Amino acid sequence: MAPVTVKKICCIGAGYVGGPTCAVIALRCPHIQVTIVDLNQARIDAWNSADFAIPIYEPGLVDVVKQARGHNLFFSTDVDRAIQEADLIFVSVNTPTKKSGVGAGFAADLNYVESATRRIAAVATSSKIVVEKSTVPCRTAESMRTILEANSKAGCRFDILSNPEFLAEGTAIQDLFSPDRVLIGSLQTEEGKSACQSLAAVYANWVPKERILTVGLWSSELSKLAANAMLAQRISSINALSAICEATGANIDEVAHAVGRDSRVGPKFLRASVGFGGSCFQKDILNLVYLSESLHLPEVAAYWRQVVTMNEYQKRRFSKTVVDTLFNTITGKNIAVLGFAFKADTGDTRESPAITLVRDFLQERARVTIYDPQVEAAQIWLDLSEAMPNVPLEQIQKQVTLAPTALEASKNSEAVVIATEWNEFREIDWTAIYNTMEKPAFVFDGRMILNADELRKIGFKVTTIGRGERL
Ligand SMILES: NC(=O)C1=CN([C@@H]2O[C@H](COP(=O)(O)OP(=O)(O)OC[C@H]3O[C@@H](n4cnc5c(N)ncnc54)[C@H](O)[C@@H]3O)[C@@H](O)[C@H]2O)C=CC1
Ligand SMILES: O=C(O)[C@H]1O[C@H](OP(=O)(O)OP(=O)(O)OC[C@H]2O[C@@H](n3ccc(=O)[nH]c3=O)[C@H](O)[C@@H]2O)[C@H](O)[C@@H](O)[C@@H]1O
Repeated sequence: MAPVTVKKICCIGAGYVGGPTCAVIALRCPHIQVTIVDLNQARIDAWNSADFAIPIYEPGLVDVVKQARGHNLFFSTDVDRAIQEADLIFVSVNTPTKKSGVGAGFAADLNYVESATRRIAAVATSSKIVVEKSTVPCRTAESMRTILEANSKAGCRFDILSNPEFLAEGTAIQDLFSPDRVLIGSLQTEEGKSACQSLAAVYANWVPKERILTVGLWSSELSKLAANAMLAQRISSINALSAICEATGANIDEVAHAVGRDSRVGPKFLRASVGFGGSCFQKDILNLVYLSESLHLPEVAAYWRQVVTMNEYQKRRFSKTVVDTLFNTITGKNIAVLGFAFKADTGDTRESPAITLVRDFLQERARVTIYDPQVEAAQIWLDLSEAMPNVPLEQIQKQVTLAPTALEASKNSEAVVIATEWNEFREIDWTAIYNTMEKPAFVFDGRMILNADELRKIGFKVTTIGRGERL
């Protein structure tokens, strides 16, 4: 069976993955028409806005959209039409952790994947290659196939591929232009392999062939969960060591450097921090824990669960350090929190450690002022309301102020807490900040981005993660 040459692509889900991924495909494949669809009208309007006020802050993304939109890249809420026209459909919808029912708190909520799949089955009038782009538990592709085959019309065949996405927010465009690998999983049948070749040919327009890996469907699905679990595991490992450093006087930077120089370990992803955030690490590990339990592998489940437990411990430990250092009470004190996004160069706050820190400070009855260069006010209020469901928003707003700059946020504060590693926090005028603060002026560097010695020369009392030194 000869591979189909892909001419029209539909991407269901115009979020952090669907948007950048398919915008880059459109840019790199001018001969393919790409339509990104979503049920969320406001999101699609933003992608289509005349001034390119796109819904995601991601360095380089606006330039890609500017070059391709209106030529071979389109954004629409007309999901049915885009499905009907496409030869290949990416399903790139959200797969959050289930909040209720069986597996609540661990398993992935596949409701969005299922409804997108059912829509494809309901409206498709010709054969399609359906690509699972969302991160999903093993064997989801099989469920998708069952739904599609049970509902398809005569003459329509569906081939299902798994093509998980490995981009990281903040570097998404770079990651998509030059991926370490593109992974495509398919059934090992003649039809499956042929569909796999069709998708591989799309990526081959800009990705070197040796970086396009083709594997079985289940290996592909599990590899995505495994990659995130192993990345998060490195952070929990270095954070666990940071606690030992603080207790012994060792320096976590020196330890990470020494360990990372072993070429078998490697230097990347060994930055101790206040804890990892983001929409996927915790979700995907919990998913792996659930899978392990479902497979009656309790030791395996416990092993991976510990990565998340350690991350919770790290966040809690940091909040406690702030309270302990500020003379065991922060009640009524002003704390400036710099950064609210889960990492630099994104406006995304999903599972951001900053949310946990602010919640902890509010529970200690501190007053908190937050500054983040990208996160919108409405998002901060939403996140804090969700983190403190029993506290009315008006009450939260009595204790929390949002500031337009780091300097404004720091005014009259007792302590500045770095929660996100935004570059601008390295470059701001720390002497000016010191001059506006109450004395003694404390800095808590939850991202290890500041030069503690320089800050001490200004007069600050500095606490960083993973160093047992005195203030
Ligand atoms: N955010 C990230 O950096 C990465 C995310 N992933 C995975 O990619 C998937 C998508 O993640 P994000 O893009 O972050 O989610 P997102 O929440 O930003 O976007 C998902 C979009 O899908 C839309 N949607 C849901 N059901 C729909 C339907 N039936 N029809 C049309 N549109 C529908 C939603 O309205 C939403 O705009 C998840 O499975 C995630 O685990 C994978 C790699 C990186
Ligand atoms: O599946 C996903 O969603 C994606 O999850 C992560 O990407 P992302 O969450 O966007 O960002 P990361 O750079 O991995 O950072 C995650 C968190 O870990 C923290 N981190 C990262 C690295 C480090 O050394 N230390 C550390 O604390 C970051 O500050 C951030 O809070 C993975 O890196 C991507 O490969 C994957 O595609």
